[in-house]
Amino acid sequence: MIRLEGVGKRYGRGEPVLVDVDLDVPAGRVIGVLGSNGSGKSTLLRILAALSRETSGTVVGTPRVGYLPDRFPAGQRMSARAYLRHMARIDGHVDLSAIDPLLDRLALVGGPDAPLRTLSKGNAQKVGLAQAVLAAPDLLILDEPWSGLDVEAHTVLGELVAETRERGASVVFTDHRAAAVHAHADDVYRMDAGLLTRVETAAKTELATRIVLHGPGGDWSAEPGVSQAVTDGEKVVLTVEAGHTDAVLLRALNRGFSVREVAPCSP
Ligand SMILES: Nc1ncnc2c1ncn2[C@@H]1O[C@H](COP(=O)(O)OP(=O)(O)OP(=O)(O)O)[C@@H](O)[C@H]1O
Repeated sequence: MIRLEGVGKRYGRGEPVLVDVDLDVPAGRVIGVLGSNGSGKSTLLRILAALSRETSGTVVGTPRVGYLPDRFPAGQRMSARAYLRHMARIDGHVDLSAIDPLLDRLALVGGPDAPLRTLSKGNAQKVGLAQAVLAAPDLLILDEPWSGLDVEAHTVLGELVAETRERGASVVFTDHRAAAVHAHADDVYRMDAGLLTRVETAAKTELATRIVLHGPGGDWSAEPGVSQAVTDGEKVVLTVEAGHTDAVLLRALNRGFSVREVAPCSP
């Protein structure tokens, strides 16, 4: 999909912000990048989105990108719907009839007619998220997407990430909370003062999820990411490997199950 090889970045004559970064983003994979403020995460994402140019090293691949910046610029007078239609026409790939249902799903306060400049930070971010996913990009890049969103939108965001992976596209997102990154990412990296290192997946296997479903039963043991499945009539209890929770929940909901419980557990 896209690969960074020995990428370095400095702004002007300043100190290096990225140092010799190697990152492979395969198709159908969700990559989470942890790191503290100022460590270089947003710079890394802007280079992946081709919005900033590396100072050294190589970027291989030019996927079609959907990008949610850390601060969505929402000063405009136009409505959320008008903005998204405008951006969709520029992009050329967007099904315009998908705009209102997505804003509805994200529970945009004020609805599609809300002028952008009246929106709160979280609601503006929902519009930015909608813009990023509407074009069904090959690579969805999300800068701190969970921050500022309400709990209901957190669930929808998790579903959107899972849906993106399910259709074979990739996601790269940042967050400063380890639990959030481990819960949603297949591969976890840490950015520290411009150095990107892979976080061992051993830590990840400690974070399985127990999901209790109610619905039409069936055999869940062969589902991707499901390490254990116990069916008792209409009750199904799953142990799901970290990084697969959203995809399994999405499949369950699509198959008519209701979700009764989601909790961390040992694998
Ligand atoms: N356009 C720019 N010009 C000059 N310096 C910049 C620019 N953008 C970022 N920097 C600097 O690069 C460093 C890394 O910034 P970056 O935004 O990539 O970090 P971050 O990890 O995303 O931080 P945060 O979590 O606070 O958003 C910071 O020291 C920042 O001041």
